[in-house]
This record gives sequence, C-alpha cells and structure tokens, in this order.
Amino acid sequence: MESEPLLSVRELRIAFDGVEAVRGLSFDVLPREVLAIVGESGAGKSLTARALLGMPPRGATTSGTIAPDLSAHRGRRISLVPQDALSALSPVHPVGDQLAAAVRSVAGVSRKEARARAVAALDRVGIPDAARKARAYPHEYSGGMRQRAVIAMATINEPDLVVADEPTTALDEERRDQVLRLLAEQREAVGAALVLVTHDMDAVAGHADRMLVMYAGRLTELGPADEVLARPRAPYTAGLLASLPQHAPPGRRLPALPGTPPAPGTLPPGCAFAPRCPLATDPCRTTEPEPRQAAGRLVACHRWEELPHPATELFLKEGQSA
Ligand SMILES: Nc1ncnc2c1ncn2[C@@H]1O[C@H](COP(=O)(O)OP(=O)(O)OP(=O)(O)O)[C@@H](O)[C@H]1O
Repeated sequence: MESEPLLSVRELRIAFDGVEAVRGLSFDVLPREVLAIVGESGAGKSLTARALLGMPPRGATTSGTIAPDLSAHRGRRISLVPQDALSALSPVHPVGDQLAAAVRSVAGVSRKEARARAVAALDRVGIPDAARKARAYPHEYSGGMRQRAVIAMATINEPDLVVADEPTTALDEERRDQVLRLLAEQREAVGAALVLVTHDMDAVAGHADRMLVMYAGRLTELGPADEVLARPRAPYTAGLLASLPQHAPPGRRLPALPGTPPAPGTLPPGCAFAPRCPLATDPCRTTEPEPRQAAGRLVACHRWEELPHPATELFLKEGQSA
C-alpha cells in the first residue's frame, strides 16, 4: 500500500516522573488502512493510541512529533472507540441526543437534521427500531448495542482516523466478532483509517492491513499483517505468535514466552527483549537495536536473519516436546 501517510509519528516518547514508557517510537498511519498495534501488557500500546488523540494520562510528559495534529479536530477528523463503551457515553442524555450533539459540534446543521443523521447512524450500525432507541439512555442498551452506538458516534462525522483501544475486550466471543466486523465495515464506509489496539491475533488476521508489534515501549516489528503473521522476523513477534493455541505443534504442549516484560525504569542494557530471547548473544545485551528495513518490513533485532522458520521450536522449553 504505497501512499502519502495520513499521519506520521516520530520519536514519540511518553514518560512518567522521568521514566519512559514509550521510548522513541516512529511509524506512519496510511490513509484508509487498518493498523493493528499488538504486544504484551505494558508495551505502551494504549499510551501510543491516546497520544494520537492528544489524550495523554495525567502526569505524562510527551515529546516527539505527531503530524498532522488530528487531535486538534477530535470528534471530526479523529475519534475514539474505547474499551468500555459506557465511558464514551454520558449516562444522563439519550443516545440519539449525544449523536446529534456530535453532529452539531462540527456541522452547521439544524437540530432536526442532526437528529435525522443520529437516527440514520444508529440504523446503519444495526440498532433495531433506531428512531425509538435514539430516545433511550445508554443503560437501556445491552453491552453489544452500546458498543454499536459508540461505533456510530466514532464514525458519524466521517473522520480520517478512528482509534480503537481494545474495543471488544468487554464483550463475549460471539459479540466480539460482530462488533469488530461492524467497526471494519463502518470505517470502510466513511473512508477512515483505523488504528486497532488489540491482544486478539484473530482480529489482526481478519482485519489488519499492517501490524505494529511493540515491546517495552519500542517498535519491534512493523509490516504487512499477513506477512508478519505468516513469518515473523523478530524473535519477540515469533514468541508472541508461538504462544497462541493454534500454533502449538500437533501433539505438543503450547510453547511459552519465558518470563515477563520489564517494567518501565527496569530495562536491561541492550535489547529489552534479550533476557527472554533464545537467540540473544553479547551484542544484544549491550546495544539496543534500532528498527531497520528487513524482508519488506521494519525489524528491530540484531539477529533477525538467524531466526529459524517456523520459530516455534525455539520457544519450546526443555522436556516440553512430548
Ligand atoms: N497513568 C499512568 N501513570 C504511570 N504510569 C503509567 C500510566 N499509564 C501507563 N503507565 C506506564 O506505561 C506502561 C504502558 O502502558 P499502556 O497502557 O500503554 O500499556 P498497554 O501496552 O496498552 O498494556 P495493556 O495491554 O495492558 O493495556 C504501563 O505498564 C505503565 O508502566
């Protein structure tokens, strides 16, 4: 997908009390693409997503550039689908009023027209009897319906970019799939790009054009999702994918990524993944690798060419092979 980026993030750093949780992250978001951000808990995925929206947590110090700054047009050019739909909706106003207010905040339209657009948006996301449901309050919606309403809200002003931070975590598996499909459909319909923060590799495989793998606040691997999933080039990505149930070799136990990621402020010298990496050698323990072009993507690893394919065996512990 060759095109001018919609948005460029360069050297993004986010720190709390001088301790960096995001450490010099650079990537582009392309127009209309779905970019998944994956990585274990604490990798800095949510912080990165919030930075795009200009919504850092209290106490965070941010540096680097995000250009253009879509956050100046939040609700119009960029919008959020959060983990918890309730947090995105006010409990004290009917859902239709909230959607109509979002329309009126950016477009000079009459109340009646805004109202009509709100009902149409609820109808588009599959809310039955949308005109009546528009008058109901969020607590009168089921969890799945609320998440649909939030997707309607996030797309009603036809933004350039929708940021979805674990949008389906609160839902059961069946609804999860429906909501993701709806999100993909709606962002496609309005021509928006989507940055999708997720732990769900099925969602990545099903919906993402590219994936950004983060580890300890840095880029580990960034490339076309199908290629990265089929043949990861960074040992960390390989370990992350190998620990998914579907990648267990037949008749064998699931390989596991040993250990846990380091907390910000407790990073080892060199590559942050080195203490958990079966390929780590001395240079890995002294020099942190920078992302470099490798095999049609960006990979931050000194030893990426050494990674076997498939890499699953690397992550099987001794005695785990029966
Ligand atoms: N409000 C905060 N105050 C202090 N530290 C924070 C705060 N928010 C995040 N951090 C630090 O930044 C790290 C990364 O946070 P972030 O929420 O981006 O992780 P994540 O990759 O989204 O994880 P998860 O998958 O669990 O949501 C956290 O582990 C924590 O150390």
